[in-house]
Amino acid sequence: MTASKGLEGIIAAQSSISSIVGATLTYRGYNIDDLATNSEFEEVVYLLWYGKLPNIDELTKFKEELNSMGNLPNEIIETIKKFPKDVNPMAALRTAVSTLSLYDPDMQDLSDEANLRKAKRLLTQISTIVAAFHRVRNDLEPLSPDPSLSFAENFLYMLNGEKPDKISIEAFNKALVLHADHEFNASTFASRVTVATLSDMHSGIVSAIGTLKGPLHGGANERVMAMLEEIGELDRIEAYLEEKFAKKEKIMGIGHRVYKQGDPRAKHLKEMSRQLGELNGDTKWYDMSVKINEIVTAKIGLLPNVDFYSASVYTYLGIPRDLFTPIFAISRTSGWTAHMMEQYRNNRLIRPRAEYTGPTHQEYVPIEKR
Ligand SMILES: CC(=O)SCCNC(=O)CCNC(=O)[C@H](O)C(C)(C)COP(=O)(O)OP(=O)(O)OC[C@H]1O[C@@H](n2cnc3c(N)ncnc32)[C@H](O)[C@@H]1OP(=O)(O)O
Ligand SMILES: O=C([O-])CC(=O)C(=O)O
Repeated sequence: MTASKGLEGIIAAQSSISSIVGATLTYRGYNIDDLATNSEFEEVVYLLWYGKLPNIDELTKFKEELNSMGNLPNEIIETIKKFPKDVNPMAALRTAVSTLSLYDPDMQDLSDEANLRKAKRLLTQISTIVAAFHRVRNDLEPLSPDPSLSFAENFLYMLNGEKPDKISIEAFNKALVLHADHEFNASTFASRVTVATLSDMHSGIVSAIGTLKGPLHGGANERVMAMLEEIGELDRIEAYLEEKFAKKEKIMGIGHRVYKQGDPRAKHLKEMSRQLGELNGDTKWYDMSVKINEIVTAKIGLLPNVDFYSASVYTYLGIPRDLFTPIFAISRTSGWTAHMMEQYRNNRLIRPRAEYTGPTHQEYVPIEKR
């Protein structure tokens, strides 16, 4: 038995949710470029969960249903109010979702119907939790979702306390679509491993949030912004990168385990960053990102991933840096739940083997003689 480090290249299971071929990403066979250009996030969630695009009636009903599910039990609001205000929002989200499971009426029911109800609640409640935590840490009262708003609008409304403008809604909606699913990425795989033991979906989401949080995965988007802020000015980029290359340190938001010809989501985020920068009257973060991208790609041949340009996009939307990964989690909850439902429907315990490299045939020495 020979191990593949990081399970690289291993096909771990079959899935009909999303696919990566070369630099093409599809959700249920639909190209991400078409979905990002044309779809509302709710349409994409429907696609991931039901396996087909909704018609107008189905989408209207689905949106009404989602809109009725985003309120949090009072106990969760009270729990969030007890969190230290300076805690990492991903840690707050992980803890809040774990607590949420204690109040979910379907928690122990693993039937397909109950799992779909939980998926709907989880998606909408996670959005409410992220916004609520942000308001509470700023001494503001958390807001409930407004049933007349779309998913993207609602998050921005619950975060800022005012209805967002059209451009922000469109940009945020597109970012949600682009982050919704991504085959067997680490957090999705973690959620599938969890429920493959026939544990519940909330436990799967807690595993996934903990996994997404790391800087080699979803946590990279916050690090990209930290890097841009640390560099500060366009003319300091070369010196900064020279030092990084010399120390052999990784540049966040660059490289990918699967995409070697480029991440198809990055071009959309790059264009969004350019447009939002121009609308804001300050393209500094976009210009810096492009320059870093060009120098790094020329030097080490690696291309930006989804996290690279999303950093400046979220900053232009006025979103604080430490909410970038929680926003990734909000969107990815649609994919995590789709994958967990797929796992339950055709389950087998996920239990690989290890290639043992430790000592063998050790002679046991009684403790008093060691
Ligand atoms: C949503 C997402 O999760 S997208 C990924 C988000 N993560 C990041 O942006 C973090 C930065 N990137 C990375 O760490 C990596 O590219 C990963 C983890 C994403 C995937 O990489 P892996 O397939 O594991 O490649 P690995 O880390 O083994 O790198 C292969 C080589 O490329 C180099 N490399 C990979 N990424 C980078 C980078 N961002 N900057 C500099 N060098 C890099 C490695 O140092 C390594 O070089 P070596 O062969 O000389 O040792
Ligand atoms: O697929 C991966 O390894 C990481 C990624 O891009 C994602 O989760 O969107």
